[in-house]
Amino acid sequence: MSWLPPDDDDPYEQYDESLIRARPNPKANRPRSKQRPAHENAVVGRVVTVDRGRYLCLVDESGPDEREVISTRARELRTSAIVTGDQVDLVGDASGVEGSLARIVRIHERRTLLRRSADDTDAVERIIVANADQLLIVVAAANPEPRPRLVDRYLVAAFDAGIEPLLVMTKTDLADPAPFLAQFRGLELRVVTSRSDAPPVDELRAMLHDRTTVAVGHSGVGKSTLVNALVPDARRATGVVNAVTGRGRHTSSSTVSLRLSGGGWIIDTPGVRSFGLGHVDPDNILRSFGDLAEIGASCPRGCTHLPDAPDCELVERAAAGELGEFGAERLDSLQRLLTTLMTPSGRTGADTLRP
Ligand SMILES: Nc1nc2c(ncn2[C@@H]2O[C@H](COP(=O)(O)OP(=O)(O)OP(=O)(O)O)[C@@H](O)[C@H]2O)c(=O)[nH]1
Ligand SMILES: [Zn+2]
Repeated sequence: MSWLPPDDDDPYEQYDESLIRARPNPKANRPRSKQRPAHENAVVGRVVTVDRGRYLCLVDESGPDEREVISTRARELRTSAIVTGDQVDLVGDASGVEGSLARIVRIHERRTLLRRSADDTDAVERIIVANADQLLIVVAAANPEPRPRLVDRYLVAAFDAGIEPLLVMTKTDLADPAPFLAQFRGLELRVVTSRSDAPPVDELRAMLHDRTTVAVGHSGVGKSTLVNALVPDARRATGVVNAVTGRGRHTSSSTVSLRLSGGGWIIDTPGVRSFGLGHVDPDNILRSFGDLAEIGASCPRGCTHLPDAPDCELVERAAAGELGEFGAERLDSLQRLLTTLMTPSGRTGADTLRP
């Protein structure tokens, strides 16, 4: 396969990094250059897969000229993360014919950004997926045993990303999901139960219809089983990765986009091995605990909500048994996350989510 050399008369090539400044809002971190070439003939694509500096983009999605276009990125974007789910402007050969190579010259403003850090000690964020609408959190009723604090972490990540969480509990043939799920009753959290001999395909398809959903889950929870039930031709769909790598596997790719037949996307994250929250603003942790956030809002200013916090509404109400059946556990989970993320010595990363 021949990659096109950079365009010598491309005005972009003359730009250097000093012309690019980061925007202060981290949720919209698209770099801006002061002078931007118009690239009027650019076409818009959705980044479907990223692999070693090559981007597979879907152009004219669902239109008459829909095509997969392999792209590189313009030089001035070399320090910007371009991730699965990004909407990008493409120039160069965007025909999608074999051997062609387009070039990404712009990243559109992102609606949402799912991020992680390597672990809780690491404030450096890595973007996993852009523009997702939903986070599909997969946990098993048993084997492996569900851990409420892992779910809390996923919920913090979803809140931080600005995307809606959706909890799917698999393997309900092995254990009753009700006791575990009861802990999350106080949250505005949609919950679906599943078992592989009767997967809730219709219910989930309706929730996923026309939306972009990122699936996350600890290894062995049955995420692949579920995704395969939703996208029966998933095997074929992952073939798009092979088109980029030219190899028969996608080990280096951390995300895979799968298309739902009725419209919508599932983005699987098999390569995401950890889900550190080191980049998350501790103030956002309480906000992700929807059942506790309102009460915590009437705490004294600067309240840490930790067991020794003076006049903490949450601590006092929990002690008085006023936070409901699972109030103490919920507060404990909140406090553990706050402790891990706020105190440098507590940032051991031991609680890091490793799907
Ligand atoms: N009993 C039972 N077993 C299930 C169910 N769903 C999946 N399994 C089994 O659980 C095991 C793990 O399922 P996978 O779908 O591979 O799990 P995964 O989450 O994709 O795991 P990784 O591939 O490691 O990421 C397999 O042996 C499945 O057959 C279920 O609802 N009930
Ligand atoms: Zn408090």
